[in-house]
Parts: sequence; structure tokens; C-alpha cells
Amino acid sequence: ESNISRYNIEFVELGVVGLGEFGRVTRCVNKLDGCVYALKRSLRPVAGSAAERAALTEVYAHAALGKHPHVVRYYSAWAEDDHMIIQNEYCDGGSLQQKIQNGPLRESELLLLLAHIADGLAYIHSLQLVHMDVKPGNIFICSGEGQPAHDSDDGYDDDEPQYHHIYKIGDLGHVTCVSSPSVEEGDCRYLPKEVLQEDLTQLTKADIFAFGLTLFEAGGGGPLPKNGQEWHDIRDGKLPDLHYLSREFNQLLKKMVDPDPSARPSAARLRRHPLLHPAGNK
Ligand SMILES: Cn1cc(CCO)c2c3c(c(-c4ccccc4Cl)cc21)C(=O)NC3=O
Repeated sequence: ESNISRYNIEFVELGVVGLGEFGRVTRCVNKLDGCVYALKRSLRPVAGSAAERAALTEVYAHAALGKHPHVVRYYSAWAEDDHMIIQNEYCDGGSLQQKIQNGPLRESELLLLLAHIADGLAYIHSLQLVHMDVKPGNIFICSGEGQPAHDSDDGYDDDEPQYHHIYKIGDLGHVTCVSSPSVEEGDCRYLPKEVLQEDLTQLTKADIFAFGLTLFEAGGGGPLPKNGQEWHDIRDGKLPDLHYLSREFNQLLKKMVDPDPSARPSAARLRRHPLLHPAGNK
């Protein structure tokens, strides 16, 4: 282990924000620009392995996706000491999975999540790419704290930080192109039946399915089954109602997880959904 690593030269570790078989994610400040980043450090995958392809796909996807307000931003990636390191935007509000652990989101919050992630997915799909691992653990929250939402002379006291958090899609390790012959399956709890059956003809709708179950779980419908009869019931369109949510929202969730991928709304359609434009309903 040489300690002249770029990681140690350019960054100071502030804390660990994630640990897993994938490696470890730390919150680091870059000594040069003074900004805080999330750095994932994982064992360098074996040359020629699926893990190496996934690691390269992740970096290619980040480079191709560039900057978007609802996709976690990529800054750099490098290899050292037998490890792979990717430097991304640090989202200070934790993941949606962590937020759900404190209780389900109310409908107004679910609509913000719907608007932001539909926007991010529409962008990814517009580049002929698909995420393939949409789930609460891969959606991160930026508090957006401090940026005054108003200009200075509108009567709001400026020292009051404005809280309006932003949801972003992260972890592009399963990204592939819509016409890809091969797919690295994501988390089976969010996987639609057609992908399991190797029907890869409508991959953007697999992201919509996973996003529908993500919203269902965020609305208190979890925990989701990994297999068995309950898993199949959901794929047969039997998604339980969430009684404290509106009928329209429940109908939308059912459309997003429809057994027929063609019946699911595209991300672009979701962005225009009446639930997101109440004024238009009058
Ligand atoms: C576990 N974990 C916790 C966080 C911080 C949430 O407040 C986190 C982040 C990322 C990632 C991440 C995911 C996949 C690939 C690379 C990274 Cl850095 C993982 C993260 C990432 O890209 N940006 C993050 O904030």
C-alpha cells in the first residue's frame, strides 16, 4: 500500500457515510478547492471481469450524463493501490432509504420526489441511457440549505436558511444503453418481471417500474418482497392501496407498475402529470 496516494494527498477524510461489500464511501474535503465530496473507494475489479465492466460503465455514464440538477454530479475517477476511486457530489441530506426509516413521506413530499426523479430519469432516457437500479438507497438528498430561495429585498429575513431539499439519482453502476443486449440486473425488489424474463425491449419502462415501487415504499408501502407470492402479486398489478394518499396518487402508482411495460407512463409523461400541475386542473 503506497501512501503517496492521490486520495491522501488531495483529500482530508471527514467521515464514513457508507460501508458495504462494494467498498466504502467517505465524506472528504478537497484540499485545493475546499469543497466537500463523496468518494467511493472499492477494490480494483479483476481485469476483464463483469465488475470491471460495471466500474467502467459507471464512469462512462457519469461522463456522458454531465451536469443535471437531479443526477448526482461526477467529478473524477482514478485507480491507485489496487483500488478504484470515484469522486462525486456530496449530498448532505442522506439517502431516501435513510429518510424512509424515519417514517413514510406525506403526499406533498412524494410529489416533490416524483417531480425531481422523473426529471432526472427523463434526462437519462433522453440520452438513450437507462439507470437499471432505481431504488431508495440510490436516491440522495441535497438540503439546498443556505441558498436563499428569495432575493434579498422581499421581506424574508435572510439569515433564516431556506429549506427546500432536492432529490438526485445516484449510483450509475448499472447504467446501460436502451438498446443494450445485456443488462446487469439491479435489486430484485424493484425488478419488473419482463426484465427477469430477458425481455429488454423497453428498458426505460423498467426504470419507471422501479421508480413506482420506490414511491410506493416511500409512501409507507414497504418493505418490498424479494421473491415469492407477494413478489408475483405486485408484478401481476396487485399493488395495495396506500389509504392516506389520494386516489389519483394510488392510480398513478398502479400505472407505473403495470404488468405491461407499454402501459407505464414515460418519464417525460410523468413530468407533465396533472398531480404535478394542480393549477391546470381548475
Ligand atoms: C452511501 N452513501 C451515502 C452518501 C451520502 C448521503 O448523504 C452517498 C453519496 C454517494 C454515494 C455513491 C454511490 C455510488 C457510487 C459512488 C458514490 Cl460516491 C454513496 C453514498 C454519492 O455519489 N454522493 C453521495 O452523497
